[in-house]
Amino acid sequence: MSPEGRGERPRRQHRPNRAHRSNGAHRSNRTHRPDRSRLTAFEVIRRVAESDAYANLVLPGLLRERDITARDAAFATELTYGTLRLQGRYDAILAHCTRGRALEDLDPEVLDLLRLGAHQLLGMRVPVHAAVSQTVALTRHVVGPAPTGMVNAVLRTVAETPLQTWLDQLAAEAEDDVARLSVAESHPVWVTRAMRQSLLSELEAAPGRSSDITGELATLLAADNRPPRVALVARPGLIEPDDLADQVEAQTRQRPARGAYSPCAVVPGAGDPGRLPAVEAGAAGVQDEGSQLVALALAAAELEGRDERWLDLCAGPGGKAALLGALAAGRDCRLLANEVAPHRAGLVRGSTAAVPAGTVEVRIGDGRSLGAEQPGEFDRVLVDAPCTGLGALRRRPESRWRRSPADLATLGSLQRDLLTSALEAVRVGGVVAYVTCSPHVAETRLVVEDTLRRSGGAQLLDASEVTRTVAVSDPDLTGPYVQLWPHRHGTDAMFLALLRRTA
Ligand SMILES: C[S@@+](CC[C@H](N)C(=O)[O-])C[C@H]1O[C@@H](n2cnc3c(N)ncnc32)[C@H](O)[C@@H]1O
Repeated sequence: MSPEGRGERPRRQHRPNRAHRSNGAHRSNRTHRPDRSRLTAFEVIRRVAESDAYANLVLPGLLRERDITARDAAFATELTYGTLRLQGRYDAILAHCTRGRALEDLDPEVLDLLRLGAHQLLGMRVPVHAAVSQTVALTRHVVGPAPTGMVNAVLRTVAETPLQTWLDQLAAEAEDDVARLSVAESHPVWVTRAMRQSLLSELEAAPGRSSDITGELATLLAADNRPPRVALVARPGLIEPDDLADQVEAQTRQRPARGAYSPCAVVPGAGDPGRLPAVEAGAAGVQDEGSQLVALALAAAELEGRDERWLDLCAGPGGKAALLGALAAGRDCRLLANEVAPHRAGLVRGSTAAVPAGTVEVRIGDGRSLGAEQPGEFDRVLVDAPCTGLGALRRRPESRWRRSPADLATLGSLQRDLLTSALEAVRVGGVVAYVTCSPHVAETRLVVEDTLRRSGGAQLLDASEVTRTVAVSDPDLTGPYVQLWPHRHGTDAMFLALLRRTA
C-alpha cells in the first residue's frame, strides 16, 4: 500500500535524556542543548524507525508546530531526508569507524545519531567542529552521556577521510557493479538489481539505446537521491496553464517554467503551492508530470465507438481522478472513481471537488470485484495499481529501506486481479491503462503479459505512440510500453501499458 494509505502506528514515547534524568545531571543538559533543527530531524527519523511513519508527512507538521522556518527549516529538511536516503552509504562508512563493533549491536538511537552526524560531515558541508559537537550535544540530550565519547570518536574518524576517498574504498571492496552502486548510491541491492533489470528489458525493446547499462544505472540511482522538482497540474477546463503560471508569478515574483512533457504542467521553482488560489480551489494540484502524462494518454487513446463512461479502479488519493474528471467533464463523459480504503475515498472526493457536479461519482469498494459487478460498462479504465513505489524514491526518502522482495508476491497477485477486473469492466473496443509508480518488471510488463495470456480477448496498444501525441516535447519512447525515468525525464518512474479489449 502506498504511504498515504498507511496510518502511523502508535509510537514508543521518546524520552529525552534518560540517563541524565536518572543520574540527576540536568545542568549539563541545559548547557549542551542541541539546536532545534537537528533535534527535529532526529525525532522524525526515530518515528520513521519506530512507528513506520513517513518523513514527508511528519516533518512539515513538526516544523510548523515548533515554528521552525526559513533556513532552519531547510536545514532540518535536508538533514532528515538526506540522512534517510543515504543511510545505506553512511552505514557502510560507519562500519569502518566503530573499531570492529557491528552496527546492529549499537543502540538504534545512537546509530541514527551517527547517521545524522555522517550526513552533516559528508553530505552537507557542515564544518567538522559544528557537525561533531552538535551531534554529541544531541546524543547527550536524547540518550545521555554514556555514548557521547563513542559518537565523538566515530564521527572524527568519518571526518578524517573525504567522501570520494570513502567511496573509492567501498568500491574496491564491492564484489560487482550492482554491489558497488548499491553502496555508493545508497539503494538496497535488490532494488539496484531490479532497476538494472528494467533498464535491460528496455534495451531489448529498443536496441538502439545506449548499452552502457552500468553508467545509466549509476545516473538513475543518483537521480533517486535528489529531491524532485514540484510540478503543478492545471486541470483542463478548470484553469488554463497560463493563468496558473500568473498565480505562481504573483506569489514568487518569478515566471514559472512550463512542463517538459505535460501540456497541463506548470513548474514553480519556489513558493508554497498549497497557498495558490487555484490549488486551494481544486482547479490545480501538485502532480508529478509522469502522473499527468499517463492520465492524458488514457484519455487520448483512440476508441472504437461510444465514449461516455470512464472508470478509475484504484483512485485514492485522487490526483489522476481529478485530472481524468476534468477531462471527462469537457467531453460530457462521467467518471466512476473507485477506492477500497474509505479514508482515501474521502481524499478522492476532496481532489475532485472542483470538477463540475455530476461528472465524478466516488465509490468505496474492492476493485477486484467491480469487473464482475459491472461487466462491459466502461469505455476507458485506469488501473493505477498499488505497487512498491520504487519509481517514487525521490519523494519518499525512507521507502527504499521499508520495501522488500516479499512485497512483490502479495502486490503481484493484487495487480493481476485488478487488471483482470478492469478488462472485465471495459467494453469490447474500450481501453484499459495499467499504470504503476514502479519500474520493477515483476510489477509492470510481467503483470500485463501474464494477465493478457490468462484473460485473452485483449491486445496491447502502442502506449509510446499515444503518449507522444499528448506530450509537448518528444519523450523519446519506444515500444508498446511507456517507462518514464527520473534521470531521463525528470519524472517519477511511471509505467504505462494500454490494452484494448477485443472480445
Ligand atoms: C497507486 S495508488 C493510486 C493513486 C491514484 N490513482 C492517484 O493518482 O492519486 C493505489 C490505490 O489503490 C488502492 N487499492 C488497494 N487495493 C485496492 C483494491 N483491491 N481495490 C481498489 N483500490 C485498491 C489503495 O488504497 C490506493 O489508494
